[in-house]
Order: sequence, then structure tokens, then C-alpha cells
Amino acid sequence: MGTREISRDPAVAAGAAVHLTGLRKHYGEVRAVDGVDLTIAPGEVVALLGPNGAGKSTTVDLLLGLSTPDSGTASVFGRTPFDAVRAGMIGAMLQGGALLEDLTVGETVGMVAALHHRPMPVREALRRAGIEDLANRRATKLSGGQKQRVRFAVALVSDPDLLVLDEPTAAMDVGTRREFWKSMYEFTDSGRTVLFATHYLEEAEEFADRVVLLRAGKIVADGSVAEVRALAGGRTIRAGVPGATEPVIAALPAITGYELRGDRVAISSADSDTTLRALMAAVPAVHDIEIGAVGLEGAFLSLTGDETDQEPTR
Ligand SMILES: Nc1ncnc2c1ncn2[C@@H]1O[C@H](COP(=O)(O)OP(=O)(O)OP(=O)(O)O)[C@@H](O)[C@H]1O
Repeated sequence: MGTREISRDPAVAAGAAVHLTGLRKHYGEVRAVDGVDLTIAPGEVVALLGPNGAGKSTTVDLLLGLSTPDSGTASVFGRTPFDAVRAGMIGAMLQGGALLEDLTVGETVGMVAALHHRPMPVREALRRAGIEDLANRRATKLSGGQKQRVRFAVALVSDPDLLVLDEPTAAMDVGTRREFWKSMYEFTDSGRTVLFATHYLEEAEEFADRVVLLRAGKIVADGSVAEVRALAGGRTIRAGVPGATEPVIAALPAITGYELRGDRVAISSADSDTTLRALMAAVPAVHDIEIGAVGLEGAFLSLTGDETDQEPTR
């Protein structure tokens, strides 16, 4: 249920923007990427989510041809990553990618443009990245967020069909982050494909068509935000429960967590119908019942097995 129909369709796979099959990369005992199969159709905007060390950056490196898999294959628009990069089909923004200190922003983006057959005008790349006014600034004089935007302009200037972004907004403040996503919309409106790795669940929720959750080098969920939420299967039940005690609540069927404060309880449940029926029988005075879906954060925690306490959020 985790994998979309799309990746099983050979026709889609043949014309896929990204096609990863049985991809593995181990570092000694560490299985950084441990059998990843992923097909991304042209035009999709996909978020790669996972806790630290889940294998996001390693997957991105394999996709860009920056490292070689132990087994499995990676192709981009039917080509090897190396050929796709050489043809200017992939623009990438990596974590902390180096900028040449002696060059200005305009020169940096211009130099990358010169490497490609059909680049967009440098000024256009700077405008889209929101750094036209920094064209004459040297890299040494830039803030962390500004450097990120220069890396974005570098990724855009080849006018690529696929953008691969590894935690693109990590150093950006809230305003810059909003501007960044606005530029991304401009890019994806023209039918381009985007794969971005992120820790920000709200960015995945707001921006991605599809969420791929990685854990210990494996895909543990793949689908729309709504589908991934549903995979976690949970709902929250909130209610007034006069006189209820901890043992009564803890004994309810299908619950995965609860918090009892005075006369109010918040329960997370894998099967809210069953839990609710039992709650009504156990606490006849139950009132003000609300049932809600688990947020993406709840799904993320339960699917990636994060150690964090999984009490229902309020
Ligand atoms: N060059 C390397 N040598 C040895 N181990 C590595 C190397 N690169 C990655 N790893 C290990 O592989 C695993 C996956 O790392 P990766 O950087 O892909 O995760 P990530 O999901 O991008 O994490 P983060 O969110 O922290 O950036 C980690 O356990 C990491 O320590």
C-alpha cells in the first residue's frame, strides 16, 4: 500500500523523470541506502522525508551520479545520472555546496551558465532566486541564506527538467523561505520535476504532491500527504470524561497513546470506532467528543519509529 501505482507501471517507468531500482549503498556496516525502488513521473514534486541518517543525502548523491551504488540502478529521463547532468537536464542544490570566493554572484552563475548548451539568461536566474540586487557581491560577503539562494540560481540556470534539492531552505529565515517556495512554484508551473529532501514537515505538506518517507535506508511510505497520513492509520479522539481514571482509559482497545488531564482526555487510536464504542461503555458521561486525523507529523513519527513520545498533540 505504500508504493504508488505509478512505480509499477512500465510505461510510466520508461518515460520517468527518475527511476531507481534496487538501489543500495553501504558504508561498512551502515546500510545508508538499502534497496530503494522509486519512480517519479515528469511534473511531480516529491518530498524526501526522514530522520537524520535515514539515507536522504546518499540517495540524492546516487541520483546525481556523485557516488556509485553497490547494486541497483539510477536513471534520469532514461539516461545515466552522469549523462543527464552533462545534458543540463538536472539542476542540483546540495547541502553546503562550495561557492568560489573570488567571484561575484553574477560571475558565479554566469560561469555555470557557460557550461550549458541552452541556459536561461543569468539575470533571469538571479531574478528567480530573488538575488538580482546581489549580482556584484562576492561570495565571502554573503549570509548563509543568501548563499543558499545563489546555489538555487546555480541550480536553475541550466533551465533543467529536474531539480534536486537537499534541504534547500535549511539556512533561510521565514520570509526568505516563503520567497524561495514562490520561485519554486514558478518553476514547477511549467511542468518541471522536483525532488527535495527536507526535515520540515510543513514544507512537505504544503508543497509536495507526494511524500516519500525513508527510514534506515528503506522507503517506509510513499504517497500523497493524505495517503501517508492514512498509512499511520491513526486518529485522535478528544472528549470530556468526568470521573474517568488512568486505568480505565489505558484499558481501551486500539489505543496507541493517551493523555488525561482533569476531566479531558486526548487519545490516539489505530481504530477510532472501536476505541470510541468502548469509551462510551466505560464512561457513560462522556461528552464533547471530537475525532481528528493524525497530522503528517504523527504519521512521520509512527512510520519512522522516532523515539519521541507519541502522545497525541493538542
Ligand atoms: N561517506 C560516508 N561514509 C560513511 N558513512 C556514511 C557516509 N555518508 C553517509 N554515511 C552514513 O550513511 C547513513 C545515511 O546518511 P545520509 O547522509 O544519507 O542521511 P540523511 O538522511 O541525509 O541524514 P541528514 O538528515 O542528517 O542529512 C548515515 O548513517 C551516515 O552516517
